[in-house]
Amino acid sequence: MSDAAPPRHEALHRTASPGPPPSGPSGPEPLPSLAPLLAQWLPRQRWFAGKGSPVTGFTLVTAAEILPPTGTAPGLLHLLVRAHQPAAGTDDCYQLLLGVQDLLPHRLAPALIGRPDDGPLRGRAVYEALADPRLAALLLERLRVPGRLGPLRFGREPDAEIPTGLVPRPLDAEQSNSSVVYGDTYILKLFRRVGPGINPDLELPRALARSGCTRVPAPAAWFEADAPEGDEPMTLGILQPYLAGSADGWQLALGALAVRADFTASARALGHATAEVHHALATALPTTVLHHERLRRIADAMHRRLDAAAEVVPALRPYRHALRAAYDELTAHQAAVTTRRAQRVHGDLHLGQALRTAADGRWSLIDFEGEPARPLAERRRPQPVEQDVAGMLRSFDYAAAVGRAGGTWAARAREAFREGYAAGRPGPGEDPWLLRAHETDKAVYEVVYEARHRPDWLPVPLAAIARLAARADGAARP
Ligand SMILES: Nc1ncnc2c1ncn2[C@@H]1O[C@H](COP(=O)(O)OP(=O)(O)O)[C@@H](O)[C@H]1O
Ligand SMILES: O=P(O)(O)O[C@H]1O[C@H](CO)[C@@H](O[C@H]2O[C@H](CO)[C@@H](O)[C@H](O)[C@H]2O)[C@H](O)[C@H]1O
Repeated sequence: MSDAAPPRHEALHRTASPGPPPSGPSGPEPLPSLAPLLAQWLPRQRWFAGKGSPVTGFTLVTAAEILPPTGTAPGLLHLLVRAHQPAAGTDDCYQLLLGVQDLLPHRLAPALIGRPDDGPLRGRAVYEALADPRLAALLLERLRVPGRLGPLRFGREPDAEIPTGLVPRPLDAEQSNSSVVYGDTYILKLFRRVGPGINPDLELPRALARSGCTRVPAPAAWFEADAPEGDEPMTLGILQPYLAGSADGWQLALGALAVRADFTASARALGHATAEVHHALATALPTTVLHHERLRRIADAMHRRLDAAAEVVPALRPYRHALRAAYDELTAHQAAVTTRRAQRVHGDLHLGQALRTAADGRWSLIDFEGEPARPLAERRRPQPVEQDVAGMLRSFDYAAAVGRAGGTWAARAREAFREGYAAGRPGPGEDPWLLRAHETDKAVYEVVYEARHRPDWLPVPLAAIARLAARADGAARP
């Protein structure tokens, strides 16, 4: 496969470089024949971040075609498109991988996006390429070869062994992105909403792997796109070893709850693994002093997130005043807190982000993207480690609530996790003020997350909010 191969599909010829400025439905439209189909299809995708406001138009950002080596079959169309949602004030950029065929085999029918009414693809079936094993295999083949393809750049670790012929299988999971498993050997994660700057899900695992930390699957290959207007490249996909036979911490905790089995040993081991990852991150990447000004900014941001959340979920409003105390305590106790350092953290740590392999019972952490709703610059900033510890502690509370276990189970699991963490990273231990502020901040985030995605689950974080607020009312101690 040659580098910088020109796209073959006529639909792409005009628009292979950064597109024109955003346009509405009546403005210039680089993919006129596809746009109406995409406007219907995109909002139905689990990974589409702009649900609730209509897509009025698209601008093509980049286009490329990954061709088969023989050139006899159609290639995989790779598009980055900006979806205009004026009602939401957003123009987010999405990664699309499309196949085009005249006659779509029956097994690919669920992947159909539609058949354009006009234009160069008129009457042809346009479909989600990841569902087509031939096209998914083409993507893996392309990842094996470092180099350029138009606006795309492919990179790989020189020592990584990526065999040919691995059979692809799209992952059938509720995901913020899309993943394909290749022969139970590798998993390729394709980011859907993308922007300029390296994604921490590539940056951190790569730094960890290079520092010798084995708690995180090491990226073997990746690809990115040039961003328009001199911005940093956009990370598009990461290939990493697939931990076959593993189960995530959420499944394991609920499984243990269902049969009333002990989970403290697992929670302790998970705490230890988290501490190891934190230690490796602090060694591999820069840390900063958690000085007074930084602490004030952290507290201010928490106040702002609380205000924004209370706008979205009115049930939060009665607790707002009491919750603020947790954030104010941070600055009130700054003399103690500012002896700490901030470092790179996972950023969205919960039980679902921890995988335990059946063979050796070892925990690994995955998905270092951080909370996708936060701006990339913020996700890449050093933070107190208490952010991650708080995330996992909240997760034990969730598991207890969903598994109908009551507070004692959660308290024991939380305690065990903290013991394991302390054993894995000897030192001053977690700061109680930071921990409480971060736990409150996380519960506020979860209230909004559940209100938007799983309203039936809203009582879970709301119960935590009520408890955290009562603690703040009752005493100034965390
Ligand atoms: N290295 C891996 N080995 C095995 N399974 C994995 C691996 N990475 C991810 N998974 C599975 O894929 C799911 C989605 O991965 P994740 O990185 O969390 O994607 P997203 O950010 O889209 O939610 C995980 O919940 C896990 O079940
Ligand atoms: O999809 P992501 O892994 O990026 O995370 C989002 O979805 C999570 C739910 O899948 C959500 O986590 C919340 O629910 C979990 C149980 O399903 C629980 O273990 C977590 O503690 C709780 O925060 C996460 O917040 C959200 O960012």
